[in-house]
Amino acid sequence: MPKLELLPAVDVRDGQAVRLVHGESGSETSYGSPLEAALAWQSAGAEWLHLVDLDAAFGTGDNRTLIAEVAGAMEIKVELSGGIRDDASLEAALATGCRRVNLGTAALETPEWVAKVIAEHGDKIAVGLDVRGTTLRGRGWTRDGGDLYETLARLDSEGCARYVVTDIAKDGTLQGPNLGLLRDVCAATDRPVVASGGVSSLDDLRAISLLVPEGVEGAIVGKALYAKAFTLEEALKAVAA
Ligand SMILES: O=C(O)c1ccccc1NCC(=O)[C@H](O)[C@H](O)COP(=O)(O)O
Repeated sequence: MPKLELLPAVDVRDGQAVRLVHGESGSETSYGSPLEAALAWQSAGAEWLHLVDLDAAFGTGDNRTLIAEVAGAMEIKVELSGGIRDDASLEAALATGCRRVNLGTAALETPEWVAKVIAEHGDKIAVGLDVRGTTLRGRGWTRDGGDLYETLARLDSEGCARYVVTDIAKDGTLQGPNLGLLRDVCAATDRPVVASGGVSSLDDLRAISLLVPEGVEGAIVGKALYAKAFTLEEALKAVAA
């Protein structure tokens, strides 16, 4: 059985690595330099980095230069998220050398453009399905954007390669992942799913690992690493077992 991939997160707001609660603007705790955080996860053995431009996601500016600097300094694979909604922002994101980008709002608001870029870029495009219940949220998770399963069916039919699934109610709370949601999404698609939000312990990671046969490919870990609930080395060991 393939092992669960781990993607430590570096979310950037106003030039700083931060953690949010429920993805809400204004709930930030700052953790200093995004580059230092990313290099620390790389040195600890990460194979992936989940890098988010929160200002671009919220529409409060962007950290494009810094994001490009961080992505450029990585020898590991980078998944880039936040505010990628048109040709210019997609081009800038791909130019960082990232392995893939994560589209959110665009999948809800400009589906034709998303279908076009999926056709052009294949598995360099993932779609973030960020939900409250089964309602998708866009614009930095501030606006409703339709039904999860209808959107998933549409994206599947357009050839979307992979989904990053976040239960917003769990995100940044250290309350554990929504395993039921992950199971339901895996049952509704044959594409790989990356789990995001709420991981609090090594047992949470072991529980997500048990969903690999159902289609979960990876897990993003943010707050738990910054809060030192466990180290990345411990996490990598837990999912390797
Ligand atoms: O990814 C986005 O585009 C985004 C937009 C608005 C608010 C938050 C956003 N992402 C947050 C993340 O991807 C978190 O890093 C991730 O869910 C980790 O959560 P946790 O382990 O609970 O800290």
